[in-house]
Amino acid sequence: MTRVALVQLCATDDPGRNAELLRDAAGAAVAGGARLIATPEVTNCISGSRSHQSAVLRPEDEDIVVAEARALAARHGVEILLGSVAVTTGDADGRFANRSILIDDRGGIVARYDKIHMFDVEIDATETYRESSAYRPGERAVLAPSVAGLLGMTICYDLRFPHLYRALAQAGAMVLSVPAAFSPVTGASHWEVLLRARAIETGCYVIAPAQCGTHPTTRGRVRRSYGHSLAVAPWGEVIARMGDAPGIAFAEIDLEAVADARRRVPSLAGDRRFSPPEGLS
Ligand SMILES: O=C(O)CNC(=O)[C@H](CS)NC(=O)CCC(=O)C(=O)O
Repeated sequence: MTRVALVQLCATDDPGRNAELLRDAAGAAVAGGARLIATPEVTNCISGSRSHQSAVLRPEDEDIVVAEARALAARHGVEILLGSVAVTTGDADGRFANRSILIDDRGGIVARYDKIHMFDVEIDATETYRESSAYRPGERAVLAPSVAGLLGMTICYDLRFPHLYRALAQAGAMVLSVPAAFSPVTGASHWEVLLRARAIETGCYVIAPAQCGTHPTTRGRVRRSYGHSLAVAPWGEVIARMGDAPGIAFAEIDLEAVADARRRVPSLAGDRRFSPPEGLS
């Protein structure tokens, strides 16, 4: 059994302030017995302003939240999954990477995953997002060894692309991470259902730490996030759930439950080939 802490944050657009929020949360998570601490998408900076991001974001090796997380992991002897950090890439078009980073209990970086699916959607008249204008999408799925089991790393909007999760699980993932800054509108309708579906389809644990609330920002449009961090067991039951406020939730991960769920329903190994759908022409 491994205890995981899900950190729910209301991050700001100031990386220095967010590093303090991370330090406080990590202290509470360690006091609660966590061996792996998982944080939300854009733990280092959440902003509605590309120019603000350009002013404060740094390359990964100069990011203050990455440095803080590595120091905390080494100090406390725990693994930290930074759900994501927004970092500069040096690309000519100035786009950032939305990067999930797994840090081991000595502060070393074990794995990096750049978000593949960009959130380019118009939810309604007041809420539109064009993530691909600020971020360069990744192209590789990533599995990483964690103290809780082999981890399939994903981010937020990836959640809507089930073949990614199936590929990760078929490659050996036992735990899937879905750090998020979900929209309140889509969150209310889709968040829990999609997370539970991914757990059931793959027979994996799903851990989904989220951003919440109205984010304090100095410029650009206001950002709000759905919150409701969730952890789901391989059979589909919710084992940790948060509300609208920042805080921590704990989940126990028992890899026996992965084997058990897959024994009872072996659908992960039941793929069959089929020809493409035949349409009317
Ligand atoms: O903006 C940044 O700096 C970091 N990126 C995000 O917060 C992204 C894009 S705006 N949010 C999502 O993917 C939410 C997905 C979602 O809400 C859904 O699938 O319904």
